[in-house]
Amino acid sequence: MASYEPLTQSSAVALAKRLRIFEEGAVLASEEIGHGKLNLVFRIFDEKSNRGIIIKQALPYAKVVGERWLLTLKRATIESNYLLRIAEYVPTLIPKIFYLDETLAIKIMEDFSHLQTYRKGLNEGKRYPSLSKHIGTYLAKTLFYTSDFGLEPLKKKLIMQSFSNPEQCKITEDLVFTHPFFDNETNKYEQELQDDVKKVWGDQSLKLEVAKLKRKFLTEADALLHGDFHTGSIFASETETKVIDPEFAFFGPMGFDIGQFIANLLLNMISKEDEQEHEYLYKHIEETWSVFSSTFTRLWQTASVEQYHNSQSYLDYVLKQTFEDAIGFAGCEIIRRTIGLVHVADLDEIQDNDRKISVKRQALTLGKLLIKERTEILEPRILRNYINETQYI
Ligand SMILES: Nc1ncnc2c1ncn2[C@@H]1O[C@H](COP(=O)(O)OP(=O)(O)O)[C@@H](O)[C@H]1O
Ligand SMILES: CSC[C@H]1O[C@H](OP(=O)(O)O)[C@H](O)[C@@H]1O
Repeated sequence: MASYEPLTQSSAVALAKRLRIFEEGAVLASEEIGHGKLNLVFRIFDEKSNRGIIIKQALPYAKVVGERWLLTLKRATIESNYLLRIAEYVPTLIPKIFYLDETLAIKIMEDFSHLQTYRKGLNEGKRYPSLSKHIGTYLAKTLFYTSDFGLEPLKKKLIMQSFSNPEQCKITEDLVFTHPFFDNETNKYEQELQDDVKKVWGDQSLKLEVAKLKRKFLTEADALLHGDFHTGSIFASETETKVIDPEFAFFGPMGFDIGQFIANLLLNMISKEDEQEHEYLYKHIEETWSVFSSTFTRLWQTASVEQYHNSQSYLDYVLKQTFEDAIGFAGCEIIRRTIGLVHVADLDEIQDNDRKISVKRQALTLGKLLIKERTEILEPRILRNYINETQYI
């Protein structure tokens, strides 16, 4: 058995040839397209037809920090297990997996390079008419079918064993729920934000609420989560939606994926000045939640294995709690993307520095409000008031 070593462009091509993925005699080319923080990603393609595959290999350290930050290679297997498991529920919304080598932490999967990440497209002002329907459906099906409502408890607990992902969870526990709320060396922010950041660190009532949300993340094994459900983990066009990169998958609180998605739409929204763009993004949030809750409700009524499924009040309680948690998690994600280790292009690439600082201040205020007032934000419509309230002139 080969021991781990990182692929190069030529060894990636050699692997594709050895596995006979392309036709005999095809002339293959390769490019490294990852530029990611944690993995190598190669596109290997037939020069004549331009048909390709993606080879993704986990690196044993975080490129974004350097070789001193070690990462588990097991995440390649977790990513593959997640995609294989949810292929039962949302086959058209994820890449097909063709091959996994656990020792080399390599996966080979379907190539989506005809699409663009949703984050990039939104930043370029593109529109995605099918996206909220696809994402609402994705979230409802993956969360329902892997929860105790969709799976017999014995089966669920067996499945949970293959999704123990403590090392990746620790990254989220630190980078989303802890470091941004303390004076930690991983935090990154502009000098102009120093006073605002100190206010975050000194806000004890905020920190109490973040601690409660972190506890949910640490302890609630509701359903199988993607675990890193931001707009850079979604490829899209006007008609297609594909979710990638579930290397943080684990059984966690149902509101977490929903919250990360909402947070990244809100980050995009506040980066834009045009009211129509805001309106468009509100609609996305509203429709995603509406598709999520109606699909979840339909599954609850038709496919539940839980004895209590006849109780409408119980369903109402589950949906209400999920939305409340999602809003709290969204607040944490917004704050960490503003002052934590890993930022988003939506804010960092605002050209005018004064505007960038002002938008980042708005992000911090918005994040704090979402966390502290999540019990009051009962539906997406109410989010509008909060955006207006936090707008800086
Ligand atoms: N299936 C795919 N098809 C096309 N490009 C992909 C695919 N998977 C990954 N990529 C490219 O590689 C980048 C990084 O991949 P990703 O899975 O997000 O890893 P990381 O966690 O290292 O960022 C993506 O943003 C995308 O540009
Ligand atoms: C050490 S980087 C951690 C950071 O990376 C992941 O982002 P991406 O999906 O862009 O690879 C994730 O959000 C983690 O918090």
